[in-house]
Amino acid sequence: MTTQRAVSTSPDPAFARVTPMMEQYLEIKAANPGLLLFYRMGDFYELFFEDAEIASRALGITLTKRGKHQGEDIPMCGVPVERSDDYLHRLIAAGHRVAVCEQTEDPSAARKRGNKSVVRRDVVRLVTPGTLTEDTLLDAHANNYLLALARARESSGVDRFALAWIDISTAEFMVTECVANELAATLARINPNEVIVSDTLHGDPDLGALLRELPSVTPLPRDAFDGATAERRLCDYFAVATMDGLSVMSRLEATAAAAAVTYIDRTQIGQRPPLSPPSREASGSTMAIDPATRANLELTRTLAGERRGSLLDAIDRTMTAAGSRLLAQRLAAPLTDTAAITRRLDAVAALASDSAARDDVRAILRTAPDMSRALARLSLGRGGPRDLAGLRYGIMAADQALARLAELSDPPEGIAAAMQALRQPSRELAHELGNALSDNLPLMKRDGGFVRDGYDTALDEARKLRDDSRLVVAAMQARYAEETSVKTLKIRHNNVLGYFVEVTAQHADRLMSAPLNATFIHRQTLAGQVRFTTSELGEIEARIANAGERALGLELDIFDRLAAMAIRNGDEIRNAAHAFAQLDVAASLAKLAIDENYTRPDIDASLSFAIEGGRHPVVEQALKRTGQPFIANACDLSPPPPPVEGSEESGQIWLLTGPNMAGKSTFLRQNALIALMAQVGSFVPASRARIGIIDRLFSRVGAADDLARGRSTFMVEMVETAVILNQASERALVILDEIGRGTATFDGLSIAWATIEHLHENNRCRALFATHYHELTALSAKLPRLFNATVRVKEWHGEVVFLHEVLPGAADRSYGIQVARLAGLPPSVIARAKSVLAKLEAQDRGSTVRALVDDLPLFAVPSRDAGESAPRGETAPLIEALKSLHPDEMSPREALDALYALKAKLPKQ
Ligand SMILES: Nc1ncnc2c1ncn2[C@@H]1O[C@H](COP(=O)(O)OP(=O)(O)OP(=O)(O)O)[C@@H](O)[C@H]1O
Repeated sequence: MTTQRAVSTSPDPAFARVTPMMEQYLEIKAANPGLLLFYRMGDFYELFFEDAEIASRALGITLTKRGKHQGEDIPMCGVPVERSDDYLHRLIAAGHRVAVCEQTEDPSAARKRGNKSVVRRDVVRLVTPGTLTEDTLLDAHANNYLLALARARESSGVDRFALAWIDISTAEFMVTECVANELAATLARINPNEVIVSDTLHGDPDLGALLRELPSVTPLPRDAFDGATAERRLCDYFAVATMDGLSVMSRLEATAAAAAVTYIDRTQIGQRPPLSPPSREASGSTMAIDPATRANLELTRTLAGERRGSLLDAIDRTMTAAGSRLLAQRLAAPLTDTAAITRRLDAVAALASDSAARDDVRAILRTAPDMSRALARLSLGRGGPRDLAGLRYGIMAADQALARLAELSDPPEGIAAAMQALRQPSRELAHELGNALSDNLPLMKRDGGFVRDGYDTALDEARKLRDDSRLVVAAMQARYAEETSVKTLKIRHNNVLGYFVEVTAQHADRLMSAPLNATFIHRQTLAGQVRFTTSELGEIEARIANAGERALGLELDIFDRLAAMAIRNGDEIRNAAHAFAQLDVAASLAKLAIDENYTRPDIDASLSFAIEGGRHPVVEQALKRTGQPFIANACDLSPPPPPVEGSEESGQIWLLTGPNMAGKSTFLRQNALIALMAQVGSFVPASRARIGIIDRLFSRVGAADDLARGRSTFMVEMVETAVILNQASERALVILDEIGRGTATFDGLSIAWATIEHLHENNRCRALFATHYHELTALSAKLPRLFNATVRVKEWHGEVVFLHEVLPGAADRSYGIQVARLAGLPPSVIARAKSVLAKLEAQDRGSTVRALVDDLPLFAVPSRDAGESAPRGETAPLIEALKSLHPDEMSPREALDALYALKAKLPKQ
């Protein structure tokens, strides 16, 4: 059986023979290409044909058959509706998208239309990785972003990209623009769960490699990315006449934003989750960090993919899921604006210096539920009673937090703004929810019982009737037991029989013979029991069912009214939820600063980088757990004072040599992490830190093979180094660990050599460079801003002792053989290695190096622009004219005119 045949909608004669239900299935399936169809049948969602095969493999559930289609068995598998969230979660995690198709009428209504009629069904929702809202499907500690990517080809041939990203579970909506070489870093920062692109972009070979790296990419037909209708679609979503009052966006950003809301419309089938208006992130407002650097520095995951051991894990002391999400967001996007960083640091400082306030605020935060996600579920009709209660407890927590924060004598701006937001949500809403909701709440509203007794008279009456009838059943059981003299007679209930009388088999005869058989009507005989009904029981049953249904109906009405009240107050609730998250992050970073003895960094617009007593935040904590100290080290990459004669003021490069295992990598990473934490607005693991804003962080640290992309270790290393050398500006911080080690010694040494020269002369950025090529230390003689540093070790009785101290100077040897011995290499191999080393050292490699340094082509280092030739005089007007064109803003007619004008400018041959 092939899918093609299964889902074909072509007028196949065999279709005439398919059952009406199959016909309906095939039609719905064909309307939802690329999605697995969850087709509701009673208490199950069934999957058929290839969907069933995929799902049974992915979920490990049994594949069965159901009837035949065109002469072949139809494969089928099903998941119970009650547990469908779990199955959905696993399918989404495995990269599938699912269309959920429900019965939209009661089976009895279908029967009325005729025996062969099929129950009406419709797809009510598409479940995709980027559009989840259920708690069970979401990671509480991470945002779940859907991202739309749009591209514009500039007349200069340079591609510009717009990104719009939305978390519908929290209503966040952001847009930004970037150029092609910033795209990978921007995507890595946002870390979307699903990316949507136009068909054209999806098939574009230039983007192929990048898109393959992303967890889930969904191509959409062109219309979703149509720039001409973008504004209208956004206005329609936000129900406004123009977007001008809501948000300022470029045309390209609006295109991406419109694609995102169009996709949400399509997946939520008419349910529109409320979204904040798109907020524009100015390009350059965050520190650019490319995917390789993020991975190398293990910011949110270790290289092995674990959260444990990452920087986020080491610094996250938040009390709430929303706080933890915000911290992860901030860590992914350190700021470049000194004023904004200072605002964050002020809030941390206030809570760091007042331990009582910090502890109290954290205790209050512990009780604050995830209001934004609860609100999103309510808005989409997927909320339950506990979501309503969550809003109530959230507002109550806001009151407590406000009372506590009011005691701060002079709250900094960040905390004052959070307090302002906490005042916003309606207290009346909280009061109403408190009155309405019971103390013990069911998960689902359809279970009923969540409205407090005494809240609604009509509901109380319906419940009384239902409960009284239950008492009547209890009394009836006692009466029947007496009348039949069967003491063990019970009245029970199940979904098939409803209420029934049950006696053990030995008493059954009595009920089945006169006179009792006039009252007791036999219904069922089981192995040990026999079941009966009575007309009296039938009447009571109808009464109970009616009263129960009425009570539930009333409760659901109350639920809808309360949910509507909450949704009307949505913006205020979301603002308060965000304020909680901000307070949580500030209090968490304050606690971290105190617990781990961090200091407030000085951030300014200079090119300084002066760290005293710096430590690695993750390694330090790991060592602490085993009772070992971390050795603090200073690092100063600030421009050398006074500026070297004739050179502009630029940062320094430290060349770090030292034995294996001495702590070079740790030192390199700790300085990158200190800079990053400082710009996130956190205190840092150092005794002093002064950092001039870093606009871009690069690190190339121990790359691994990337065989999936067909690149060897050395190739990966060179690609990453190329990116750095081509893109690092004076404001960048570059960390390079053992460049060139993956190839022959002299090739590697030469590449490392030329790389340092290029960094020093062309990039002129602050940099740390660790190497085992001790020959490179000679470069400091000619490169004035290159500084040699080494990690100290001691030799003691032939053993090497690692002191982990970074000092000025150069290492004389690598102690590689000693480390190899520690690692357990056989003694014979160690002895042989020693003798080979002695011979090699006898041939003085140093002489070659000295010759090279004397011949240092300092001023011959090719400049970055050397390869580009200026436009020839006669074509210059043509290029100028091309540059001034803006195809996005032209009508077809104008474009054609422009083309003629260009042709006319072409020099005559
Ligand atoms: N400052 C320090 N204080 C205490 N222990 C440290 C310090 N720096 C590093 N270490 C310990 O030394 C180990 C080795 O450090 P690291 O990997 O940085 O060495 P390396 O010089 O880069 O080694 P190699 O050249 O072999 O890659 C770390 O795992 C850590 O446990």
